[in-house]
Amino acid sequence: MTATVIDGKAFAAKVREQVAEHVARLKEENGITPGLAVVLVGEDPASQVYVRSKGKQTVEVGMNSFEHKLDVDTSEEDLLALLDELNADPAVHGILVQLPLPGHLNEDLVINRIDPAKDVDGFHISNVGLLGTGQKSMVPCTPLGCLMMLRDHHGSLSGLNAVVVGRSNIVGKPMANLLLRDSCTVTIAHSRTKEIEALCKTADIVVAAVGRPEMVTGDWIKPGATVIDVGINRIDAPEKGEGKTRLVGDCHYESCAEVAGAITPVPGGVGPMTIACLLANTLTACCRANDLAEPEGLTA
Ligand SMILES: NC(=O)C1=CN([C@@H]2O[C@H](COP(=O)(O)OP(=O)(O)OC[C@H]3O[C@@H](n4cnc5c(N)ncnc54)[C@H](OP(=O)(O)O)[C@@H]3O)[C@@H](O)[C@H]2O)C=CC1
Ligand SMILES: Nc1nc(=O)c2c([nH]1)NC[C@@H]1CN(c3ccc(C(=O)N[C@@H](CCC(=O)O)C(=O)O)cc3)C=[N+]21
Repeated sequence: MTATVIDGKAFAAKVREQVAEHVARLKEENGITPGLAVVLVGEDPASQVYVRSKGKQTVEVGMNSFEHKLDVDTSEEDLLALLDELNADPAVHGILVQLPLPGHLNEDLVINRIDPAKDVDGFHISNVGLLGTGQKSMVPCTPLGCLMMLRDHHGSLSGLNAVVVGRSNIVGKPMANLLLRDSCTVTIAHSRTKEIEALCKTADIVVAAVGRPEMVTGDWIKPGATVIDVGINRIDAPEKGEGKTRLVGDCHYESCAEVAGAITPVPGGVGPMTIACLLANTLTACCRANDLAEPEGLTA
């Protein structure tokens, strides 16, 4: 069997198109332009790349993009003061603080300072609690993107066995919650899980969010299962020349694709969907803030 490739790049382009149409209507009918503020502390090159591409795509769908680049040694007080300003700014509907933060800043404190209604990452404890209890919330972008692709591929997810590998607050846990809400039977695996291979082999859906290059191999996968590879790992690629690198996921693509029914590639899978969902969440936050109808099909 050779797996169907789930094209996250194309899917994300469609999501952005829907967002752009809705944004154009908001402007025309209500005179409102959604705005997204992205806060980057420090100069981590990988983060700079993401922030740049987020800013570019935000403008492309017709929204306002506000970028705040702060020194790596910015104090917690100054960062919190900026968040208070953004919380109070009616032109800002979404706020994202790029993670990870430098070590001297308390991530929980910073994230929980964001107005939950503007928390387009869905990381604020209020949003986590709302999602966990099945109430309307802001849903974390990466799991939301994975869910959209899974729903599109399977139709209903009801009764499917899902194994989520990884239990982080930003991917694994919210992913498990969303799958549970769609009536999957969900197991969360992590670094202490016993016989993880055999466990994954029972799954109709495997979501890998581990941060270990190519850890999940074809022999972990049940024939016909769907593999969602969240991992983004840059590894050395001497075959491309000295000092060159390439991106790989947490799944070994070739061996998994031989067994799986469907698989997301890296790059071009979950990553582009994450950014598209960030734009969708900003639009949703803007509609909620203005008591307007929310976009259909762009929330969980
Ligand atoms: N495509 C996208 O848009 C995004 C991609 N990512 C990528 O996804 C991956 C995961 O990110 P994130 O969730 O933030 O990572 P974290 O490092 O926060 O969490 C990794 C999880 O994987 C588990 N784990 C680590 N090693 C093993 C192992 N050998 N076997 C089983 N489980 C293991 C850890 O277990 P334990 O808890 O026991 O330590 C932990 O729960 C990374 O590659 C990251 O770059 C992240 C965000 C967005
Ligand atoms: N508050 C916060 N929210 C985040 O959502 C967040 C974050 N912090 N910190 C870092 C991680 C990582 N992340 C990615 C987004 C897009 C791609 C993406 O588009 N990747 C392209 C490839 C990009 C490349 O070539 O480097 C792809 O997979 O095709 C990857 C990773 C969001 N994150």
